[in-house]
Amino acid sequence: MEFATFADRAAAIEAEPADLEIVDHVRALLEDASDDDRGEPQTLEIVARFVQGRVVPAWDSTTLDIGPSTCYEAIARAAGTNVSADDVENRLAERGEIGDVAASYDFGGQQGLNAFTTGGDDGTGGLTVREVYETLVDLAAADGSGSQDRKVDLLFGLFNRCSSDEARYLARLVLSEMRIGVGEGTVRDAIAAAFDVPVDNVERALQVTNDYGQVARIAREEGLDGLDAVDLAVGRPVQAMLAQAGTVTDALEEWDEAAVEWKYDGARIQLHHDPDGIETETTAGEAGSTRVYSRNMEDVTAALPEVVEYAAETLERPAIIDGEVVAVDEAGEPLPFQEVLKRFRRKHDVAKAREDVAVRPVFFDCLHADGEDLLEEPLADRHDRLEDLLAAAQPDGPDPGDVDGLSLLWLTDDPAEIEAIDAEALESGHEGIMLKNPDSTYSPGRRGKHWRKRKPDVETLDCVVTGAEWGEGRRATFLGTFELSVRNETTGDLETVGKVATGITDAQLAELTDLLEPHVANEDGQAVDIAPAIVFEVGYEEIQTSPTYSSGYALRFPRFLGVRHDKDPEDAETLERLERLREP
Ligand SMILES: Nc1ncnc2c1ncn2[C@@H]1O[C@H](COP(=O)(O)OP(=O)(O)OP(=O)(O)O)[C@@H](O)[C@H]1O
Repeated sequence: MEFATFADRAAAIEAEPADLEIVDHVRALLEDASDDDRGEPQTLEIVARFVQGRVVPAWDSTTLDIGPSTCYEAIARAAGTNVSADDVENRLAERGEIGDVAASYDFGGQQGLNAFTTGGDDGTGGLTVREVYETLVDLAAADGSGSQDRKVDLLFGLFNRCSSDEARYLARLVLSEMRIGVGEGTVRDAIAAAFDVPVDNVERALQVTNDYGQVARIAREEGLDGLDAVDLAVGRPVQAMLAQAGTVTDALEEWDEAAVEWKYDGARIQLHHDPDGIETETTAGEAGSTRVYSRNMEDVTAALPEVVEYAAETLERPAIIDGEVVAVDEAGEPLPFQEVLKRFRRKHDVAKAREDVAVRPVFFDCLHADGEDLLEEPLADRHDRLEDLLAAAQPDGPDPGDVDGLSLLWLTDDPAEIEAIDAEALESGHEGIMLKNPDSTYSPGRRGKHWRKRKPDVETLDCVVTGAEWGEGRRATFLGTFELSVRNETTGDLETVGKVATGITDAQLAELTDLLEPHVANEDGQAVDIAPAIVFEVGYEEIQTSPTYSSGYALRFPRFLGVRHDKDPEDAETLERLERLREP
């Protein structure tokens, strides 16, 4: 297929406002590409990607590494001796869009010459889609000293043969700014229409491969059976399943029980490992036995040697596992998220960075184990498979709940137990909890309702502390489980609304005990009354009516956020506000 034909279609798509018509244009483009591809192999794959502004599949971390200035330089050179890269940049400032700028130059001088030698019948430079693709792949591979010059040369060679419309879409493709209104769903629907296969099956194959080109070819050549037979491949990343915000109440209402895990405060990773070595088609070089990908399928292996070492020591079978990499201090305790960012994606001085901040992986899901894809298996079973994989090589065999690198998972329908898990997560320095549907499948790239991160508190309340309990065991000398009250403005009384025990670290318990002990008014066994003096800021999930507390309301899942040293009991929340907040 001539690149001019592609550019014509791209222009028509860009001018089309209606989504359905756009799908139809893309369908026609794929059909044309499919015909042309007999003469020029790969045309279908290339066009399925180009139309979305992609040169390589989404799973491939290869980048063209062409900065805007390289592109301006190449355009300037093709535009003639009296045009400089600065002129191109100035024109961009006026017109605001690189495609428009590229289309505004006349590359005719050299084009005439090319038309003579390599050109097509229509007087253009005769560029084909495949030539553009191959040149861009060469350009991506240019490395080391002189590589920027080589990139400019190669790009100049392409612009030099472009008509105005071709230049418009070449410039946009090269700078990842295609923006003609073709989203992933458009290409999915167009593949289904062009090759007469169901959209859902195309969708599944796309989730598994992250390669529109490959899926278009399979749909054309093997139809539905071919699409359904597409498997995950170790070394080809998958989009990560994502979470929605949610509450414990919702989770327990919708599912019989919830799988509860700590929410580790790090960066998402997907680990691919094959002890016999990974085979991948990526142009980015040797894959070795282990690859690590970010949430966006970027290859971050080189930045995280601890994860590679973990895989080598732990995994005896091929696997794709999903987890989080967390920064840890010398004692192995988690450090804040900002610390992991110092390591993630780092390309230089990794060994030095590792000395400053160490990282440790924790895995919570398993997509593939030993030749078997597990996307369709229930979450609880996937977690069991993960445990088998990770425990196999650990010295003393599987010790439930204590496998190095395995997330802890509790199955429960008991809100109090979930509260306790949340408290422990926070106390251990983690972000909170994740609630997952134990029966759910793994949906790559989806922010579905089967994974919920506990919703951050929308509103907080400033409540007076009116009571507490002495702790037990190692906490016997600390006050804990604080009773919270609000003001009834009509009567002037304080009315209880709940008790908070969650969200408080041991260090904070000691501080709170020092702060509250002078105000203890009365002791009755473990329970103490506290004279109104101290105000806590608390988060909560919901306000319910309740006979348990004197206000007539109860806070669901209250959590301690801090002491409002700046507030007196007279400034605390009123019963009236509580009633207002309760209304939907
Ligand atoms: N046990 C766990 N299960 C799933 N995800 C976890 C877990 N622990 C930590 N995480 C992290 O929490 C994220 C889930 O939230 P979400 O899918 O909304 O991602 P996000 O947009 O990066 O949000 P956030 O900034 O809250 O991490 C995951 O992407 C992962 O990085």
